[in-house]
Order: sequence, then structure tokens, then C-alpha cells
Amino acid sequence: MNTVVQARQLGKRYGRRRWALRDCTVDIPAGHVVGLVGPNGAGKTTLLKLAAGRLEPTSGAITVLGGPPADTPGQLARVGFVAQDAPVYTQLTVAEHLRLGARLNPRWDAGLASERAARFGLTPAHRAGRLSGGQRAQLALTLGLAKRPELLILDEPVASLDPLARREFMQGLMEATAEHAFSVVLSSHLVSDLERVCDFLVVLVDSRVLVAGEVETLLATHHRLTGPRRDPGRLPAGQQVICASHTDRQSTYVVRTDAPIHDPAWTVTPLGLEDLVLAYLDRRPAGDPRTPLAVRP
Ligand SMILES: Nc1ncnc2c1ncn2[C@@H]1O[C@H](COP(=O)(O)OP(=O)(O)OP(=O)(O)O)[C@@H](O)[C@H]1O
Repeated sequence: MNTVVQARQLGKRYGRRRWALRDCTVDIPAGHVVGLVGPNGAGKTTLLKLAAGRLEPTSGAITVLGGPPADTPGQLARVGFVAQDAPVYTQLTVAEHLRLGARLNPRWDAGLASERAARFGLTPAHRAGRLSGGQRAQLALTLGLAKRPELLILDEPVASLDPLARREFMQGLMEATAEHAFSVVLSSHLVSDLERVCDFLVVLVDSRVLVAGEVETLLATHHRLTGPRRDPGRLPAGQQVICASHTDRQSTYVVRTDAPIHDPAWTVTPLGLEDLVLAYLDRRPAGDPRTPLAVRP
């Protein structure tokens, strides 16, 4: 697999004992828009900052586009990073941001920058501090895109935006990926937004990747089974239990399987991406010895 980010037992510790990320191993493939999701404190921001070269690992290793993150000007130019909360300089105008971008980035696409600025109503003379949250996010994305990176890393870019601004942001990102071939890694808690743009999903919980795969494949292989109460030990071996809940009479399982489910006792329903993510975040497999802690490719 051609990867854009490869981490092996990657760890970041603050102080003497506070691990923000520990033993994280993940392969993020090239040519995708990758959604990185997980609960608060899972280590998403830490992983993205390590990938962007904003943090140094305490242990383990990480390579980005085949090399150490941010170790040369050439490598820096290949990776764009938009940190949380649309980081812009509040005292600088939109035009000054674009000039700064042009000066700092060897592959700067001035046409793309000014076209996007005009499209999103980013008046050149306006100071960034006076833009709306949505416009600030668009400015930060514009700076990231106009750099023309091979990999663009976005850490919760839409967290503070209203639904309309979020949709515009995601649409802008989709258009850009359709127009220029580059990889994107995007963290967000808003899975419904990710569903629109991402074709690859990574679920990170407590520094561990619980599931990683192409969205289409994940959706085709995860199912919700509802039927008369059944012990997990009586499920076929090929059905990996992701989460389970039971009442006195009924069992509901989310399972992962490559095989079709023919058991007439079950009502089988497909999962949306949000349900799939929730199943991994809410894993209560009720004593199933086949609890899926191992990541399947
Ligand atoms: N500078 C820091 N000093 C100490 N601990 C930190 C620091 N940055 C992060 N942490 C801790 O590391 C853990 C992982 O944080 P991180 O921000 O990477 O998680 P996250 O998955 O991005 O969370 P969220 O979804 O809330 O943004 C958390 O427990 C956090 O408190």
C-alpha cells in the first residue's frame, strides 16, 4: 500500500508520565480523503501534529510521504496543515495572508488563492479578526490548498461552524480534491459531515486504531442484527462482534463479516457511517470471547 502517513508504536508524552498518544500504529493510504474519528482525548490532534512535524515523538516512528515529517524545506512544502480553530493572524488582512502564503510556499497557487477568496467573500482589505467563523475557516483552508500540498491535514476544521458553513467548507474541499489530486486527512466529531467527503475511515480510541478501511467496504461488511435473544458464542465464527445489547427477549448485534447473513432469525439492517462509528465507540460485546480487538486490514 502506498501510504501518506505510517506510524509504528508512535508515542508522545508530556512531562514524565502524561501520554497523549501511546503505541499508535497506523497506515494511512495515499489518494484518499481520510476521516479520522474518535472520542475526546483519543489522541487525534496529537497524531496529526506529529504527522505535520509540529510535535516530536517521544517513542516509536512516523513517516509522512515516505520521509520524516517536516525535516527539510522540500518535505515541508509537500504537506499542508490546518490546525484546530481556523488558525489565522487576526491583525493581518486577507490580502496580507495571501501575500504571506505566496512568500512562504514555493508551490503557491496564486490563481487558486484569489479565486477561492473571491468565491467565499473574503474581501482582500478585511482583517482576519473581523471575518465570520465560516470565513476564517475558508481562509485557513484556502491557505492550505493554495500551498498545493501532496497531503493536506485538517484538524477539526469545521467544529465551530454552523451547518451551512460546514456544508460550504466540505463542498469546497470536495471540489479541490476533484480538481487537484492530493491526499487529505481530516479529523472531526461530525461523522455526518465526514460521510459526504471521506472515502476512507480511521477510528482511533485511546491511541489504538479500532478499524481502518475504505468507507464503501466498511459499510458493505458491517450489519446490525436484531432477533430473539442469543448468546454471542452462538454466532458463526466469521461474524466479528463489534457491539451488542440485549433485553430479556431480544439481542442486537453489530457484526463485521465478509459473508452474507442467511439466518432467518435475524432482521439484518445496513449501517450508516455514523452508526458504524458509534458501534466502535460503544463496544459492549457482553463477554464475547471473540471481542474484536485486533484490527483487520
Ligand atoms: N500539551 C499537552 N499537555 C498535556 N497533555 C496533553 C497535551 N495535549 C494533549 N494532552 C492530552 O493528551 C490526550 C490526547 O489529546 P488530543 O488533543 O490528541 O486528543 P483528541 O483525540 O484530539 O481530543 P479532542 O477530540 O477532544 O480534540 C488528552 O488526554 C489530552 O488531555
